[in-house]
Amino acid sequence: MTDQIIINWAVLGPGRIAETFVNDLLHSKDKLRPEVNSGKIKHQLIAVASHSSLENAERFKKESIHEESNDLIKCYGNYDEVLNNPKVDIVYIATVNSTHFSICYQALQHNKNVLMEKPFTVNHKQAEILTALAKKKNLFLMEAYWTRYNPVYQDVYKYLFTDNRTGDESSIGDIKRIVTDLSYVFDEADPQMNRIYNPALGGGVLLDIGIYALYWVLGFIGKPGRKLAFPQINASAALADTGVDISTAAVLKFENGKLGVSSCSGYFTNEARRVLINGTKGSVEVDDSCRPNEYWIYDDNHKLVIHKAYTYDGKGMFFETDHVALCLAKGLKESPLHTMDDALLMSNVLDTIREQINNRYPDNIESTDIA
Ligand SMILES: NC(=O)C1=CN([C@@H]2O[C@H](COP(=O)(O)OP(=O)(O)OC[C@H]3O[C@@H](n4cnc5c(N)ncnc54)[C@H](OP(=O)(O)O)[C@@H]3O)[C@@H](O)[C@H]2O)C=CC1
Ligand SMILES: O=C1OC[C@@H](O)[C@H](O)[C@H]1O
Repeated sequence: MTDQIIINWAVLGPGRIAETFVNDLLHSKDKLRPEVNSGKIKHQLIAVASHSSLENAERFKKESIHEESNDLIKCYGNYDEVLNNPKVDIVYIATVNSTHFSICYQALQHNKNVLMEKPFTVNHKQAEILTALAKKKNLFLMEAYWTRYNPVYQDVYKYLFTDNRTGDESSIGDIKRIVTDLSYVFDEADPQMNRIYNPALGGGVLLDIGIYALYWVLGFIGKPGRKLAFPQINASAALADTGVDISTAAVLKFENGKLGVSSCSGYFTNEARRVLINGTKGSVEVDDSCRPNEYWIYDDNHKLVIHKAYTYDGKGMFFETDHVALCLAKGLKESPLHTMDDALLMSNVLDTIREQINNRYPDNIESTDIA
């Protein structure tokens, strides 16, 4: 096949999300992956690197990846060797939050395209440095906000902004309010929750899950062609004993009376995940702000206009990986759906909220120094 797009991936940080990502990348045969199923896109994982030990990378390869895709994968006990491997087209950085800035910086310095797990960085200054570096080096850089490529998000976005509508004249009228939440139970006694509770790893629910809830607000208020001023923000949080936020709420007040009401918590179960978009001529409900499956669109009399539910094979991270492949094939340096400016706006909002709720990380985590 002449026009086949082959993408050689490397994974840095063989932890839990890397396992999900790789399995979606390589194994999902979902019908919603037409380019992969037709052979137009071929994803190959060629490197897995652990900063702790070679054994860690090898264990990941053995235990987390189906055997039939193992042949190409080389394991490394450090990140540098992967960054020096010219065969790698893009690195997926799936390490703990506190390391995002320095590892991404190194990857860009080594002229690698990067898909950076969320949160992009722990603060806005770091985000500015990375986006400037990617632009200077003409490299692709994208925050892995995977919900953006999910068909529910895409459908709702297309429906609201069809025919070049802007945020003030969507198909449900002027979007005046968006209410979002994302919550899970994060048990402090569970060792796997260390990265959530540990300030030295960039912990707290805001940067872990609050992001998903907030992205609906930032994505739908004033979009497309964002022309709204930075919102006035009022936030409040309950902090864990370690000092990181464990239950957080923020109200974002934009111009023209538009409100975003967004919360996240480590105390609750699955019910607390919905998205509600209120316009002057209708509304939208989505079942889950992180991994949505289903949405409902209502008219101004709350009469149901559209209801659609999707099921898909895997976690749904492949929507993002296939989008990245298409961007790379087109020579794009950022995703048109989730731009570097979008990541910058989010980091600015997160800084503002963190300052108000008093979740400050150790200086070395907040630093922009490169070791
Ligand atoms: N998109 C999504 O749905 C999700 C995204 N995430 C994001 O992915 C990232 C990783 O989360 P998760 O996979 O749950 O975390 P894990 O703790 O499972 O794994 C993180 C990996 O980071 C690496 N690492 C690098 N430096 C350090 C360090 N100094 N201390 C500890 N670990 C380090 C480790 O690999 P090694 O040492 O072997 O290199 C480790 O395996 C986070 O930023 C999180 O926000 C998480 C869950 C879901
Ligand atoms: O990104 C994420 O989404 C799902 C959550 O379980 C996880 O903690 C978070 O990092």
